[in-house]
Amino acid sequence: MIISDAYLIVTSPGRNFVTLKIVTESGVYGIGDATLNGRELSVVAYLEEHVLPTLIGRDASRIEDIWHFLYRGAYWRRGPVTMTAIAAVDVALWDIKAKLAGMPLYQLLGGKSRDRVMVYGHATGRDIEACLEEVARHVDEGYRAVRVQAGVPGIASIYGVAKKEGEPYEPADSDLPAEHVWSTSKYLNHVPKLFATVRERFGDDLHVLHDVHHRLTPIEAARLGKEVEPYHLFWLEDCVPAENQEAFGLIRQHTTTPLAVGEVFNSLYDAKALIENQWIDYIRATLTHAGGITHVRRIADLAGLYHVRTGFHGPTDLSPVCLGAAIHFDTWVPNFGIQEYMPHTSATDKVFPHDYRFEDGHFIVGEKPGHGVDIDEQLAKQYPYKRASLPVNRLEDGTLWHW
Ligand SMILES: O=C(O)[C@H](O)[C@@H](O)[C@H](O)[C@H](O)CO
Ligand SMILES: [Mg+2]
Repeated sequence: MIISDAYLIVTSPGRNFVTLKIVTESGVYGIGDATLNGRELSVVAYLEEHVLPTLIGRDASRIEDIWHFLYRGAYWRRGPVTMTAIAAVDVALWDIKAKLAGMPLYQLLGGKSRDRVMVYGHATGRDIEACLEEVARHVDEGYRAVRVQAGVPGIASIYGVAKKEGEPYEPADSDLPAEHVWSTSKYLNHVPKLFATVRERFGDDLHVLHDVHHRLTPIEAARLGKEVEPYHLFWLEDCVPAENQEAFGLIRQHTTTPLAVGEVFNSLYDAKALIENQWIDYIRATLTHAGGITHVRRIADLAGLYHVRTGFHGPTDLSPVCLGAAIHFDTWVPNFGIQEYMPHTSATDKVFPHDYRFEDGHFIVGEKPGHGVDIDEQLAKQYPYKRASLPVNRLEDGTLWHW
């Protein structure tokens, strides 16, 4: 099955997406997501200049060999741009293989481990009351698990809370990075109150999650983990930046609140110590940023040995191609935990027709051969690329901090 063409489609139906299409001589094609939010065109350049020309004439069925050709062959291993580029090729090739086999992708991975995939949605509000209304809306819509992020008194703009009430949250919201002001003490004083109110109002059965978004130091994260212990979080996410994996060892000693990390990881080596030392409970590396199905499967297998479960990143800045492939992976992977779900806009859903569906707080995988997501190239042309940047945080004294 020889690759005859490979090209990128950049489209922005409300936000930017980069999609790779690989076409074989017989006309069967596969697609992969290559979106790296806020750095989209660097992956475009990497693929167009260094990867796509090397694919033409290769046998599309040799997924493993192509993966190593791109990984070892680059000499400069790992990194988000390289691993996103490799992931796009990998997912497109798995799509082709499954289409040729006439099977939905989950069958090639090993078949169903479950009938449906539990997701968590995002409840956000400018204050606790507004946020609780959103939690209630999610519960009414059937969600079993909800991530809860509320505005903090004294912090004007904060990760996870939409600028305007009722609007979906979109972080990459300005041409050049917006600068926000962050206060750790105000945040730490507020979050336990938020979860106390959530449990009081919604009882014990709802799974609740929280994303710290890398903004604490290890000892601050330990304090937060301890203080929210009575509210039994499903997980506390990205409580510190994870370049120093040992930091999680310190946090772990202090709290039984389950810890999730990994949305910015691009390799097994970013998570090796975290997993082997059982410092975390959920690994969030995605197919799109961590080398595709071929590599994330290895991460999940290692994680399984240490009781670590998957909880894939799934914001709107990953395209439906990533989400569709992730739902196949989630349906198969034995050590599945949960899948993040932020609904895409209807314009995005139209550009990317798909066969997965949301029902009763879960995703149901589609049965079409491949990963079940396509792209309408004509429609995609109507939405030209527009630069959009993620914000940065500064402490109240002006020091640049983690956003
Ligand atoms: O848990 C999440 O979904 C994430 O933290 C995202 O909201 C990121 O901020 C975003 O993917 C950055 O591009
Ligand atoms: Mg996150």
